Amino acid sequence: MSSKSLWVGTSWKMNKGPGASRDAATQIADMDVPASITPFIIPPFTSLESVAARLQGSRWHVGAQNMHWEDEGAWTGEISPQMVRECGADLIELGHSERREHFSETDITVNLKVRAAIRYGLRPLICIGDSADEYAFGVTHETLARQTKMALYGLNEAEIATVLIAYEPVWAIGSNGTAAEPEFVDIAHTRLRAVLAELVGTDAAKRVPLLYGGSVSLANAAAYTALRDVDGVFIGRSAWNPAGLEAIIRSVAS
Ligand SMILES: O=C(CO)[C@H](O)COP(=O)(O)O
Repeated sequence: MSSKSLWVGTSWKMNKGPGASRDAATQIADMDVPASITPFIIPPFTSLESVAARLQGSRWHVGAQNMHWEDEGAWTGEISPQMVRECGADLIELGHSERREHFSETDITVNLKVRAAIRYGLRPLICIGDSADEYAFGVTHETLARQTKMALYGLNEAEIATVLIAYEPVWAIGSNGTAAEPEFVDIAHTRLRAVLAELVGTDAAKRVPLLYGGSVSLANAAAYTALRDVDGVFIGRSAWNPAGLEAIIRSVAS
C-alpha cells in the first residue's frame, strides 16, 4: 500500500485488434479507479481513436506507442504527432527498448520525438533502461543518466515538468526477463532523481514522475510503489487483461 499519488498503466504493445481493444476499453471505462491513481492505457495505433473516444471525459490518459518527430511529409508508414493528437491521445510513449533494439531508435531520435511531442501538447512517457551487459558491468547509472539527459536535451524547466520517465531495465522486460529487486530500483531511481536535479533543480526534479517497468505483477507492484522515488508502474503482460490491471491498481492504491 502507498499513500502517494501514482501513475499506473499499461501498453498493449502489438496485441489486441480493434474488436478486442473495444471490449477491453469498455471494461476499463467501468473500472472504479481510486483517486490516488492516475491511470493510463496505450493501445496499438489501430485502436487509438476508438479507445480514446470510449474513455473521453474519464480520468484515463490514452497514449500511442510511438510517433515520428516531423509534422507531416514523405515518411511512409509513420504517424505524426498531429495524427496522434487527432486520435484523441494526450500521452506518447517514446524510446521503449523494443523500439531502440528492433527499430534503430537512438537517444537522438528519442530527443527529436520528445521535443515534437511537447510542441503538440502530448505528454511524453520516456522509456529508459540498461541492457543486461550494462547491468552486469555495473554501468546502469551511466546509461540511465545519458539516456535521460539526451532525451531532455534542449527542453526548459516548464517542458521537463510535462514528462514522465519510466525506468525499464531491458533485462527485466518480457517473459524472459527477471523483475528488478526493489533495492536496486530504489538506488536507480534515487540517482535518476539526482540527474534530473542537475537539469532543473531539486524541487522541479521531485515533480517529474518516475515509473518502474519490467515484469511488474500483482505480486511485486506494491513493493516498487512503496519506494520513495517510484511514482508509479508501467506494466506489460500482467495488465493486458483489464482485470489484471484493476487488481494491480487496487494493490498499490492508498
Ligand atoms: O513497456 C513495458 C510495459 O508496457 C514493459 O516492456 C514491461 O513489460 P512486461 O515485462 O511484460 O511487464
